[in-house]
Amino acid sequence: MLLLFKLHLPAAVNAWYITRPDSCILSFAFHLPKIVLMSESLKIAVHGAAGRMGRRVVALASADPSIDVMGAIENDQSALLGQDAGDLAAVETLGVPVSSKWPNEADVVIDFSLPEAIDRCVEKCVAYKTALVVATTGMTDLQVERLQNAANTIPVVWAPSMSLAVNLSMKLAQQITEKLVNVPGGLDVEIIERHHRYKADAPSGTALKFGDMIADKLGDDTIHVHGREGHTGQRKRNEIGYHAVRVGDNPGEHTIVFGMLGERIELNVAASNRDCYAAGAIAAAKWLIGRPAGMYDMFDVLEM
Ligand SMILES: NC(=O)C1=CN([C@@H]2O[C@H](COP(=O)(O)OP(=O)(O)OC[C@H]3O[C@@H](n4cnc5c(N)ncnc54)[C@H](O)[C@@H]3O)[C@@H](O)[C@H]2O)C=CC1
Ligand SMILES: O=C(O)C1=N[C@H](C(=O)O)C[C@H](O)C1
Repeated sequence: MLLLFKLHLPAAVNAWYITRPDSCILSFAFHLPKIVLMSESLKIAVHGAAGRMGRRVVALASADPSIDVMGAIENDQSALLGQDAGDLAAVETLGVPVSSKWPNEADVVIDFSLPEAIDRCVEKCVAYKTALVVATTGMTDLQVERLQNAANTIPVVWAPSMSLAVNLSMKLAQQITEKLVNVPGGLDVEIIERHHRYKADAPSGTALKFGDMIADKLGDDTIHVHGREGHTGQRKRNEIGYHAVRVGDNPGEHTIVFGMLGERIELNVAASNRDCYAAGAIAAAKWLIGRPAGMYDMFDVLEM
């Protein structure tokens, strides 16, 4: 069987160590000065378990021998209550029924739900001192404030995209902006995002985060403009434009256009399927174990 232990040391020496003892699965997470010792696998509950993302998290997590998927939380009105989470995810039957009841013994909750569901999730995690990975987008400012308050009590990873490629692209977009902000003739930044027809929020949380990170390098007077219509007049020099395309089954694509006079750069990052997000959220859940309370993001998890 698998012995997993993680040393939470400075980034340069941080590493997972894996060995194979005879008897049981032990996961040690050392965090100086606190030491957390778990005598069984990581207990994960998925919030929004019957959704498009929830099912992929259940599928990938249940294939990981260091994880025990022990909770599959859904809306109390869901027609899928009582169904097995593994069956829904098209993997093996897990013996974990989809339920609206809170699994209070979880080590980490991974949330891919909807803004109307997030408040209860945050309250329950605080009440049971459960680490939380929040992937849901489209939250109100008040909900974000509540989440930030919760991070005073529990460790939270919050990111609009759990994808490695997207987070790396955000860093690249900041570097490009830094290099071009004072280019002769000026720089125009526009963000085009494409998602599946079922997506409920626009623009995507990822597009907004790209915009915020780029605005940090453009300057405080940056204006965020959502679409254009009618007699808009000439483009203002300090705008970032956002355009949300909703087509078919696109699992997520972002194009950042850096337009200058005479040439342009287009930074494009596209998912082929949802597993990049699910895998990132599972990595975040593992990373959170043994961390002190606080608000973290995928840059922390990915050490970028
Ligand atoms: N951060 C990231 O990497 C990513 C974030 N997302 C975000 O994750 C969210 C979910 O996306 P999808 O899975 O595509 O949506 P979805 O609509 O397929 O799934 C949402 C699920 O939440 C459930 N839900 C509703 N109310 C609930 C409640 N009170 N308690 C528990 N569950 C409840 C729904 O029944 C549904 O099954 C969206 O906000 C999306 O933007 C999606 C992909 C990647
Ligand atoms: O709803 C989706 O599908 C996605 N939503 C996230 C967002 O709003 O940024 C992340 C990803 O692009 C997929």
